[in-house]
Amino acid sequence: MPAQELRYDGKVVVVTGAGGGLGRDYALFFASRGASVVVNDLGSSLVGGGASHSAADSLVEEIRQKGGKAVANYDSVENGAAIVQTALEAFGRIDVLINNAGVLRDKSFAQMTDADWNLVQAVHLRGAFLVTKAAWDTFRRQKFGRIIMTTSSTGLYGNYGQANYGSAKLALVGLSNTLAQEGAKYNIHCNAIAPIAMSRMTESTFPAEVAPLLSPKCITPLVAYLCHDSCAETGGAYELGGGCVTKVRWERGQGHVFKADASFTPAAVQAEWGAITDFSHPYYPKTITEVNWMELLERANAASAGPAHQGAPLRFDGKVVVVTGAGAGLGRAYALLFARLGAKLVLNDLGRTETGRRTADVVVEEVQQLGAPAVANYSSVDEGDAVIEAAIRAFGRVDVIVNNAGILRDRSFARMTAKEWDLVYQVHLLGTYKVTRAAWPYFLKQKSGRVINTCSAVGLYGNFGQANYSACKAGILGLSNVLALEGAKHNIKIHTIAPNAGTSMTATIMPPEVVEALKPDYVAPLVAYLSHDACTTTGDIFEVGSGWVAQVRRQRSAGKYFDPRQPLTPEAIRDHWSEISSFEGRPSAYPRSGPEAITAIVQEIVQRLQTSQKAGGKAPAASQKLLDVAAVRQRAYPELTFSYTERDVILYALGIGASRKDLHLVYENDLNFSTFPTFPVLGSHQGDLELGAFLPNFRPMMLLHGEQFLEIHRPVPTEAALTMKTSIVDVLDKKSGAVVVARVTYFNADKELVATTESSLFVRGSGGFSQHPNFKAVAPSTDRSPAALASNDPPARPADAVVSQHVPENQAALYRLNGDYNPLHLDPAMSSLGGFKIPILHGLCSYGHAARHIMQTYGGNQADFLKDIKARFTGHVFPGETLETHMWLVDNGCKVLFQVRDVERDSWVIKSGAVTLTKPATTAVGQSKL
Ligand SMILES: CCCCCCC[C@@H](O)CC(=O)SCCNC(=O)CCNC(=O)[C@H](O)C(C)(C)COP(=O)(O)OP(=O)(O)OC[C@H]1O[C@@H](n2cnc3c(N)ncnc32)[C@H](O)[C@@H]1OP(=O)(O)O
Repeated sequence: MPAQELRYDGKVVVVTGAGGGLGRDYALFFASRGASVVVNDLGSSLVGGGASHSAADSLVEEIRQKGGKAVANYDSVENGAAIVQTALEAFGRIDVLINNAGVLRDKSFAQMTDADWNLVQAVHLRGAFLVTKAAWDTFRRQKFGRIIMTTSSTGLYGNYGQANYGSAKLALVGLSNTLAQEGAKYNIHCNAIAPIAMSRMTESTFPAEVAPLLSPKCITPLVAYLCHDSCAETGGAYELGGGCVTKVRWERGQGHVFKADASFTPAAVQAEWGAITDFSHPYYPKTITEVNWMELLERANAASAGPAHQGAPLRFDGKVVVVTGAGAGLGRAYALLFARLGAKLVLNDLGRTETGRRTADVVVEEVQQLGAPAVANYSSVDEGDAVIEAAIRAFGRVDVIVNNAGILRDRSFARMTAKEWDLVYQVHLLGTYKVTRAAWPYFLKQKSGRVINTCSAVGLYGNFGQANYSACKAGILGLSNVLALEGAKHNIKIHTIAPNAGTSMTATIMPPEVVEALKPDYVAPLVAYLSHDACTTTGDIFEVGSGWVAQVRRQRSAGKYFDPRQPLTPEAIRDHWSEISSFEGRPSAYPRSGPEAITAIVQEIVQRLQTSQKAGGKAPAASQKLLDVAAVRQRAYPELTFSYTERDVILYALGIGASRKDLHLVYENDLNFSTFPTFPVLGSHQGDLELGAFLPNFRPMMLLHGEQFLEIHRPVPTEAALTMKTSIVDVLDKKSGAVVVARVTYFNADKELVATTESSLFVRGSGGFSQHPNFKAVAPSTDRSPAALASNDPPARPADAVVSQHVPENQAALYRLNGDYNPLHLDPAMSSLGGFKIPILHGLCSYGHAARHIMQTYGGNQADFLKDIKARFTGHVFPGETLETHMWLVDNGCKVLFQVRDVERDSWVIKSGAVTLTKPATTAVGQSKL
């Protein structure tokens, strides 16, 4: 045993969701270092259905066989007490709790159902609360406890389609912050990790060459170190994966202090926007106590209103604003300000005054006295539909929502009841979700919407006695992060504020003079500005109060990059701790979304690997999957029918750059209307080659079209139902990738051969399979068309003819409608995972462009002029670039050799191109532009 090895002898570790992925690795690791482990796994599928005990049982068996101690538990985390009970019964104690269990119900917010929301919240957030709560007393009694909360980049920064998950995941960070503060004096530490790992949840997302490096084994060492007695870290949040370990924290600008009087208006906020969002003198708050509100108020009283503040008021005429919790405090201040600025108001509150009047009615009256139309709504915010319905009934629309309703049920975590937890969740987090979800379809329809969500400094930094509130407030921010991304393209903007104001809610915890000083009126101008069309940003968070407004953002340290090809250990984490947790000396990152956050780390990992390989390092290990090439060549694929109509023929022509001037390709009534000869290549999108079934490390985003050969045996009809026969001719190991060659033959109704295609698919990251010790070497297939194999080097002379054509930005979006819906060509998140800065053009789209250039130069646009065509894709093309086809007529006019250049990046994107003509062409010389 190395002298300094971190051990866990005598410790009892509970891992929830330990049946696979990360949880499994944690369990195996802790058991291997002496701990007794409770392997909790419900056995449900990723989306939460079904149950089988086998995952937990077989892991327990594996641990025992290796000499470790483990027991299984099959309870849902929603039954947290039973999980902890298993530890106490089996081993008499619990020392470490790793909250890892999770489910996904990814949906766009527009499609998200309450069931999707509730399930994800119940498992991730309420589940973690319940298990932690059950362990807390034991931790306190024994004055030792280590807790890990599993957050995610989606929680920290947001991600499309994950409003439920992002919100629950950030709520766990809020909870972690409070538990770290409450646990400090009992030696209970709580930290949050955002892992980037290959797991059931993520395996479809990462590029193949990186995938083997994103092993849980790169996550476990940090978790192990954070859970060790010797580690003092608590209240931290880490992003890590593939050997990279970084820390995140809040960064706040100095902000701006406004004059605390009527000159503090939304227009004044607009005028000082630069100062509010300036981070040049940042501060790094850790607790809520680090702002001196009274001093700020003194500064606000002493400040002067600049001339820029006198600008025209920002009005809300015709806009319908919904304010929840509008019966008093902040909500009332917002209502009065919006009323003065011309809005129509829906004022929601379920409270009553001491005399029994509805508080919403009282404020509605006040607002009406200011001349603004207003209606009251008394629904609880967890009936969000009713709140929004009130707006639609009264005014026919909704433009702005200010989610402000809130309650407190403060209690130390030791004494907090599930009821107190649930109540705070219901009003703050569920209420914010329900009201926003109900308004979302209206926002989408009218292509505009503004949401102001209310977080709190407690949600950002945690606070003693507010585990429920800090979690839910952080969860609201997590929801905002996702909605800001999803709403952006629909002109729906979401901001979050962390206000400090003296209200009836805070009156219980603040001295009266402070409550008086922190007027809600000093928060309202920010809210109104963020709700106005003049505010063009989205997804930001601001601390506000006492006339002071400052933006807050999440900062990620440069972190430490360990070599992911070497085993990472907790000892290495310990030994590099200062580097991991330090923000000094190296540039930090400020990701604005989860995909951006992950991509930056993955790209850095890839870059470092490439650099180390150039310097003679070892390449990442190839997959150990054994590939039987002979068997793959024998694979039987079903016969398919490739049916198409004239409409498909026209769409294809438009997809490869034909215009209205090419009537013979785009107009079915043209006398010469014909199918462009390369059209049959589309048939290959009909079937599924099931590459994942036999290729090692197959990841769809890493597949690139390598080569395309097509032979035309008889004219291609303008509409037909062709029978397609598919086979795999060869699989070649190119080390950096595998090349799969697929052949498709097309037959007409008379069983005559119409066309043959041979497509080479270059699958990056799947190479190296021939190194497998049991690989059976096979000679390259002899069953290839010679024209498909020819290397087609052009003569040394300059090209005989050159045609260039600009490819419009929308070309890939149009081309995909021909049947290749690969997201690599449209979805920025996917293409970035494939390693491209923006989505790339389909190889077959460039191919079609080149074929058109050749046809029009040498073929006189006669459909029967092309016998066969072959091309190799040597570089990617971004839509919006210019393709330049260089052509050489050879073989006495019977063949055109060609290459295609990407003009903007001056690179050859197609090489080895050749077209065999059915009859000799005469030399055409010159340059033309389409
Ligand atoms: C059934 C049909 C279904 C069709 C589905 C199609 C799905 C589509 O949605 C996908 C697309 O359209 S992707 C867009 C078009 N394609 C591209 O952009 C790829 C561009 N090419 C590249 O990036 C590199 O050349 C690259 C990455 C391909 C190779 O680069 P490197 O790894 O640097 O390779 P290199 O070192 O140059 O060569 C290594 C060995 O590989 C062979 N090779 C190179 N390029 C090839 C290519 N394009 N096709 C086939 N083989 C290729 C080399 O000859 C070399 O082999 P050997 O070692 O035997 O000499």
